[in-house]
Amino acid sequence: MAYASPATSLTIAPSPFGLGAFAPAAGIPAGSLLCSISSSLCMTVGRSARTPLGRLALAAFPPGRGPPAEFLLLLDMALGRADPAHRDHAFLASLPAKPADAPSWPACDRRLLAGTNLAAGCAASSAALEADIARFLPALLALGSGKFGALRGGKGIRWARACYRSRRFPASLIQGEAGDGPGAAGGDGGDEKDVGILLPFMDLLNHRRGAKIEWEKADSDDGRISFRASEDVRGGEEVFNNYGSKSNEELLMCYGFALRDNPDDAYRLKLGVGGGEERVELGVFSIRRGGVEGVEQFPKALWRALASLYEEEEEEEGGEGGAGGGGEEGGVEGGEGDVAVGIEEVELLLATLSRRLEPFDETRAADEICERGERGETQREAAVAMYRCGQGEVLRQAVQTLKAML
Ligand SMILES: C[S@@+](CC[C@H](N)C(=O)[O-])C[C@H]1O[C@@H](n2cnc3c(N)ncnc32)[C@H](O)[C@@H]1O
Repeated sequence: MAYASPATSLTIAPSPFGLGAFAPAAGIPAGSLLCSISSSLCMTVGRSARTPLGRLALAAFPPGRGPPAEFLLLLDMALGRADPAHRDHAFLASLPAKPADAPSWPACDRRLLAGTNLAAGCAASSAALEADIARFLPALLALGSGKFGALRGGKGIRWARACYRSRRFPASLIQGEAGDGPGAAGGDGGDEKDVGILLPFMDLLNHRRGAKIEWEKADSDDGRISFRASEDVRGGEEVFNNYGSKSNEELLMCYGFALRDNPDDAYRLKLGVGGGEERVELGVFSIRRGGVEGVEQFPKALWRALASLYEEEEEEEGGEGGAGGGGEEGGVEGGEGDVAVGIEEVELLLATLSRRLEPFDETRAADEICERGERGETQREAAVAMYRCGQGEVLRQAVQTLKAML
């Protein structure tokens, strides 16, 4: 492997999850270096911004109105996959032609998500990318005088985004790519601190929740990024990465798979008041599984947002009592100050979450059968059922907790 120096001679071979990395027959003791790569061989936004296409993309639009940082990397990836002379062609050409993330699923599979938050997330993510393609690609093609023809139609950019989302690592693994102030990662718009980097070879490791592996940052501009095993791996076993504590919604969105009974599951509650043009969004709040150590089921920001509704009403009504004549108050402790929780907030949240639970209760029995894969379900059907079961479970637990608070 030209890219990395696998200190422990990992073997790349088919695994149940596409390709994966496997330990040598002698096994790998905890503390061993698994693999490392020179940061000069990674794909980053900064590097993509310095290619002829990147320079053109940045120069073609007025300051502040050019492509977001991530889009520069996607353009570079799409062009590099098509061009054998591109520095990263070997890596890009080795990536899956059909990435597994849910936004890339064909319409027949996307229909499995109907009515879920993930369906809305996929639609929003695809719409945002299509808007960037429509806004920036025609000008780049016109200015490139035929040099960037491989980008025509945007198919390569859609492929690049899917691969990027399922394989990116934090830019902070490389010095100078993140955390060095505005513009460090190149690009014109967008939130650069969220922009990732690609690590050829290192991205072949699949995910196991709780896998113990350490990522070591490059200690200089051209230093090496390394992965070190923090637990023993037996001979011939698959070596796993740990993609982080992600809910099934996040896993499906970026990687296209889900975990059964995922302890990191969450329900994304988009909360707003009023309708039509009057609607005011209060925010999106993550409701977590109950009973998981160290995890708050309801974030304090949610209680604060709910309380703000009643505070406004109280002010309008001239103060004391508030909506529903006031009520007893409990407290949600910890963090930056306790949040006083009133009966009104609990009742409102209970009514909202009970409504959100109904569709998951209706399909509960079918989802549980499908999740177990007992009827020959496809992997995607089973993964969506795991996601739906998790959404229902989180909501059911939340409803129980709220009822107990009344
Ligand atoms: C970073 S890549 C890992 C390498 C990939 N298996 C390949 O063949 O190129 C992430 C992708 O691997 C697959 N994958 C990784 N971990 C998985 C898991 N625990 N269950 C199912 N699929 C997994 C998913 O398709 C995911 O989008």
